[in-house]
Amino acid sequence: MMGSGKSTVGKILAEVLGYSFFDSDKLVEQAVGMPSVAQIFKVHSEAFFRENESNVLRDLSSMQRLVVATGGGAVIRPINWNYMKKGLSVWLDVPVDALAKRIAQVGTASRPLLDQPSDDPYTAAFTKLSMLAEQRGEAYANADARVSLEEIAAKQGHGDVSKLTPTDIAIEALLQVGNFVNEHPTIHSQVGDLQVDSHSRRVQTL
Ligand SMILES: Nc1ncnc2c1ncn2[C@@H]1O[C@H](COP(=O)(O)OP(=O)(O)OP(=O)(O)O)[C@@H](O)[C@H]1O
Ligand SMILES: O=C(O)C1=C[C@@H](O)[C@@H](O)[C@H](O)C1
Ligand SMILES: [Mg+2]
Repeated sequence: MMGSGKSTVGKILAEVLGYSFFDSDKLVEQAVGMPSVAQIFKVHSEAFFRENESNVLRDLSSMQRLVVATGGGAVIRPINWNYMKKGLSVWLDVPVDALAKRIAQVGTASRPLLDQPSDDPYTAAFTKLSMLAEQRGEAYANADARVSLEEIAAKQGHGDVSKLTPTDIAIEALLQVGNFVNEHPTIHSQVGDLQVDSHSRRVQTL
């Protein structure tokens, strides 16, 4: 979902794995030749953006050794799952309340689906994100691995997801991907260089 930490956590994972990092929103901007997703929505349409997003995900899906931060809405098109399933997909499951707090802090100008004039950015973001979460239903749950911030906070013995650092979240992502790989032997042979323990230690040294 928007603001869940895909770019922040994705860059950490790419660094420790020695992979390249790509942000699919940025690749769509480059492909269309416009400086922002917001402008693509405004000048063209959301449908035009979604078509280009699928093309970018298709192109990325034939590459290896990369971490991709997808757009938050990539989950809604079934064709995108064909592409995302060429690799391992990770759902950063962040409570809507925490997303709205983060987004209210940085503003909504770069997120066209949330960008409405409002005196109370937190409540506006919370309302719209709740609607999107409802509409998207179980779409995020198609991901191979789920990283639940509530579960990490509970494991750490507090219930406060706002205390979790990107490092905590990246380590949990490595753990959950490792679990998925171990449960799927055919995938195991394709991702031979995933060493959860040593990669997690390296996250802590960044
Ligand atoms: N663990 C965290 N705790 C608090 N703030 C965070 C955390 N991770 C990321 N952030 C902040 O939340 C905002 C969104 O993070 P980020 O840009 O990584 O998310 P994203 O999923 O890539 O969002 P986008 O929808 O813009 O692509 C940023 O301002 C970032 O600094
Ligand atoms: O959740 C969404 O639908 C979106 C998320 C962003 O990453 C962008 O892809 C765009 O703003 C739409
Ligand atoms: Mg991002």
